[in-house]
Amino acid sequence: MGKIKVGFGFDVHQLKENHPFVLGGVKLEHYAGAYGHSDADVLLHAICDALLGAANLRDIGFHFSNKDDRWKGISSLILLQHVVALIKEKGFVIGNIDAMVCLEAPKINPHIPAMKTYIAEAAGIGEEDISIKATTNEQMGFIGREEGVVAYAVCLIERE
Ligand SMILES: Nc1ccn([C@@H]2O[C@H](COP(=O)(O)O)[C@@H](O)[C@H]2O)c(=O)n1
Ligand SMILES: C[C@@]1(CO)OP(=O)(O)OP(=O)(O)OC[C@H]1O
Repeated sequence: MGKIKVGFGFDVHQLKENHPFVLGGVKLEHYAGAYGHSDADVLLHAICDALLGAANLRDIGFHFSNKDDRWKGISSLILLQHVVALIKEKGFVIGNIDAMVCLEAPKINPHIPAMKTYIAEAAGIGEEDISIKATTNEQMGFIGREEGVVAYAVCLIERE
């Protein structure tokens, strides 16, 4: 069993008109937002799954069922805090996180510093260990039609 573990996470949520859009803990001003059982923060969900995967702790739906009212509308920053506590219990600390958001609009570049601040606080790591990137889908497919938003994340964790 190695000291350093890699994890990968993916998430997707529908975009619905006149719905709040929370991404990386930041409330985006947009005509539509991500729809889900929690606040549907697709970026934080991908990060949670990457961390859980690295620690071999199943996935976000296993720990936070979408049938459980405790998680209804919850801020995914709180879910991330829970996940970090779980991997700490298993003796791991986070090395770094690298994430990619696939979203046609709006541009998220101006919001990335605030997202890093929120994630760093929730995960208890430095902002220099968090990378967030974005791309459109060049107007193709469900992302291009602004029907949905996707995020991918990878992370490294290591034994304390
Ligand atoms: N929702 C998004 C999508 C993209 N960006 C930034 O724009 C750059 C160009 O995107 P393309 O998909 O046209 O290559 C991209 O590299 C990001 O820096 C963004 O901020 N928000
Ligand atoms: C976070 C949870 C729980 O509120 O709900 P959603 O916001 O729907 O998110 P998803 O990424 O589909 O899966 C995990 C869920 O169980």
